[in-house]
Amino acid sequence: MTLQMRIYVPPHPLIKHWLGVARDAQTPPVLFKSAMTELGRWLTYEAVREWLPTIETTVQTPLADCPATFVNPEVPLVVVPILRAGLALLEGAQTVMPLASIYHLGLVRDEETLEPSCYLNKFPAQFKEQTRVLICDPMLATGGSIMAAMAELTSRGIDPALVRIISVVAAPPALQRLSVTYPGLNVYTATIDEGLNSHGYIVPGLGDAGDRAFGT
Ligand SMILES: O=P(O)(O)OC[C@H]1O[C@H](OP(=O)(O)OP(=O)(O)O)[C@H](O)[C@@H]1O
Ligand SMILES: O=c1cc[nH]c(=O)[nH]1
Ligand SMILES: [Mg+2]
Repeated sequence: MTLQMRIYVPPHPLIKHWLGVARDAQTPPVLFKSAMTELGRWLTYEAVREWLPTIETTVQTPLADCPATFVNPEVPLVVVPILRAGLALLEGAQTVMPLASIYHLGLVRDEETLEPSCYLNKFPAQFKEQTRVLICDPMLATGGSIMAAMAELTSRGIDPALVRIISVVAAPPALQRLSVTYPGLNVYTATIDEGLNSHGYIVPGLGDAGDRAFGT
């Protein structure tokens, strides 16, 4: 059986709504940040389906014994925000997965070469077996940043099949690169846009997500 990367664009009215708010160039930074938080929340809600490990047990209701399903506290859950823009999605993701550990990764693209460089990596030398990772990065453009993040994770023992990526706007070059190297991966994005302009910005996109989220 050959694995193929799965890309989900959840047909959810709240995801469409907040994407529209984020795309609008008239949206001020404070509202843009709220839109990102909401997108982080709903994309995470969609992404954790059939991914969050559960255990079956019983509880006693006030009336009787009853079967119950809980999130398995034994399986490590990790969220990786790719700084800066990924921080804006993190707040929403944390409302869905409040107990997940957060491992920050700071990447920035060179404006000329579009190559990412890493200025902060809080990953452990090795992650525990079976660790599930949710990566938050709103923009997948050339794919340089997300490929760098995946390389850092897999070199520290993370199984790509246990990784889910949430993004807001994904472009074909990034999705192509991910799918070639990580066919077991699952990507959840609010939209797939047409392509990139000559400066590596996604078109129509939403501009520079980091600058808009932090008002810089
Ligand atoms: O697919 P790529 O071509 O690598 O582009 C995507 C990256 O660009 C943005 O980060 P940026 O470098 O602007 O840093 P910032 O989040 O601090 O603004 C964005 O948040 C992604 O991480
Ligand atoms: O369109 C883009 C591409 C990369 N990073 C952004 O923030 N926006
Ligand atoms: Mg930026």
